[in-house]
Amino acid sequence: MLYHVRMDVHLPHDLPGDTRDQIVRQERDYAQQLQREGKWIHLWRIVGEYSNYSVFDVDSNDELHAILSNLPLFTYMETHVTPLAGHPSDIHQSAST
Ligand SMILES: O=C(O)C[C@H]1C=CC(=O)O1
Repeated sequence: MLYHVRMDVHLPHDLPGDTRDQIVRQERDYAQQLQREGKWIHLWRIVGEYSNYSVFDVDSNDELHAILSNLPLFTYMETHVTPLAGHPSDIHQSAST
C-alpha cells in the first residue's frame, strides 16, 4: 500500500543546539534504515521549507502509523497522510479503476 506523506517540521527556537543535532542525526539514521528496507521509497525536500514530501510503501495503516510515530522528530512535526490508489491512465501500472 502506498501513502503520500507531507511532513512539516517545527523545532522550538529554544531547543539546545546539541539536542537538535542529536535528534536530526537519529532521524536521518532511522529514515535511511527505512529507505534501505524499501518502506520509505521517496523523500523530497519542499523548496524553501523545513518540510518534505515522502512516499511510503507499507502493509497497513497501522504499520505507517507505527513508523511515523517512531520518527525522532515526530513530536516536532505535523504530518498529512494521503493513501494512494492506482490511476487507470498510468502507463507504468495496470490499475483497473
Ligand atoms: O528533514 C526532514 O524533512 C524531516 C525528516 C525526514 C527525514 C529526515 O531525515 O528528517
